Amino acid sequence: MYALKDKEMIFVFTGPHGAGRKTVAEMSGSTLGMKQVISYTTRPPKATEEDGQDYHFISPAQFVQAQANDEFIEVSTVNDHLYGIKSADIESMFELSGSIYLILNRFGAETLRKLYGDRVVLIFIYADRDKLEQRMRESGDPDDIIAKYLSYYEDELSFRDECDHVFENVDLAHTVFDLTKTLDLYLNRNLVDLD
Ligand SMILES: Nc1nc2c(ncn2[C@@H]2O[C@H](COP(=O)(O)OP(=O)(O)O)[C@@H](O)[C@H]2O)c(=O)[nH]1
Ligand SMILES: Nc1ncnc2c1ncn2[C@@H]1O[C@H](COP(=O)(O)OP(=O)(O)O)[C@@H](O)[C@H]1O
Repeated sequence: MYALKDKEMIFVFTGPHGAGRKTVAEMSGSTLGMKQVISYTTRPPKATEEDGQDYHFISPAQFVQAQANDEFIEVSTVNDHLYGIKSADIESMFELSGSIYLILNRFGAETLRKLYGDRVVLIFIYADRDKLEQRMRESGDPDDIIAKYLSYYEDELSFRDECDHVFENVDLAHTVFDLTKTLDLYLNRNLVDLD
């Protein structure tokens, strides 16, 4: 396991699928110069996804081999596919930035909290069930996948009270504005007062 240095912080975005975790994390993360740690998965890429950008797409055999080599800090199964984060990637992202972020389901969020305690900031992003369903339909997810994701909705939502910050993502610009302000409080960027 990577040992955190001095002021290094890990931000974990969690919440129900389709809530906009990835969208808001990327917008606030890039504004604040944070780096994302990309997970490995055995899930096949969607048409719009790129290897190394959205996920590292690997075969089940490659995943099992990496697991046997003890490369993952955390592994989770979602819809029969494996997902995991490599400790070496956490280390290499910290070489580029003092703060990193990940987008994980509640099990990954719980594991990182256990491993790194209060150096992990849990950020819960959600929207109501109807909005999620509508967003998933608009992004072209098939009916059976939408039904599966919605079946996890209540379980993911119950994790909200264990998170440090909660954002209902209705209006994207407002969410990103509020989120960026919140993250900035953790980053000690020593800004000069420009007023
Ligand atoms: N615990 C854990 N969860 C992950 C990891 N990588 C991705 N996830 C989450 O697991 C779920 C994967 O579902 P998927 O159908 O691939 O959704 P997508 O990533 O939003 O397209 C999402 O909620 C991800 O945020 C990981 O390495 N560990
Ligand atoms: N506030 C919002 N209003 C409308 N659509 C949104 C909003 N935030 C995100 N979306 C859209 O919802 C879909 C799911 O967002 P995504 O960031 O992939 O969710 P998650 O990572 O939580 O699964 C995407 O098509 C995204 O463009």
